[in-house]
Amino acid sequence: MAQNKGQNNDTDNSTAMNPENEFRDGLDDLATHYRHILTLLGEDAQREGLEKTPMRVAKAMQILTRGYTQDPHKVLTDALFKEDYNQMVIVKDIDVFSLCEHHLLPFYGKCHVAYIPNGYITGLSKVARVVDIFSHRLQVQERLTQQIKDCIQQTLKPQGVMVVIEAKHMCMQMRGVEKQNAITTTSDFSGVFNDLTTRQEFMSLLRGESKRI
Ligand SMILES: Nc1nc2c(ncn2[C@@H]2O[C@H](COP(=O)(O)OP(=O)(O)OP(=O)(O)O)[C@@H](O)[C@H]2O)c(=O)[nH]1
Ligand SMILES: [Zn+2]
Repeated sequence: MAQNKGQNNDTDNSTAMNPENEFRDGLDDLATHYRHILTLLGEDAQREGLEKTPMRVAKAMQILTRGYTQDPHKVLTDALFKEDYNQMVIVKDIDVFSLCEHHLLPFYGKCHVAYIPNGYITGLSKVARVVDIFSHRLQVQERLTQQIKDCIQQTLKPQGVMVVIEAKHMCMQMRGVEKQNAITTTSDFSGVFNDLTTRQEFMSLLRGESKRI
């Protein structure tokens, strides 16, 4: 992949997909590079246990970065429903798995999204799909939070959106500072969530005991 895809890049790159299967062009090249990496790490890339590893890793990395070929705006616009509901909609505890762009190690946790509609609602699963698309790109948690918020605000045009992500970063757990319990919380909001009372309503609903459902 020649282009820099680290920043906002919501273009639908589906033409880059290999029509034969679910993987993108460049898979064989990726596997070749991983074979080289195994050798550089001091392994015998030819030994039986590692023989298929380069291709497995290449496929895994294409899956973990599949968000580059998906259009989150389209996901939302495909399921817009006219509805006269003007209260808060919250989708909370959405699982997030992403890769930090500094170390290519996972960060993982929960994403909570709230919005107040403005004539239209979207399918609940679509909110989780938007989270999924942006998290399947190389990220920093702050940008991930902001991109989810911006996408929902620009596409659904609600009265406001708020996104909170709580995550653990494996680059802080497995290496480096080696802190196992540090949790990073990021948030971003727009529109009516500029009002402190609205944010407080969201935060108090987040703390609600949905575990009983
Ligand atoms: N703000 C932010 N920082 C992140 C995120 N993921 C990883 N990092 C941090 O990115 C920083 C990169 O710092 P560098 O000093 O360039 O890299 P490093 O020498 O590997 O840093 P250490 O992790 O402290 O060993 C580290 O402090 C990571 O904890 C993220 O999502 N947001
Ligand atoms: Zn990292």
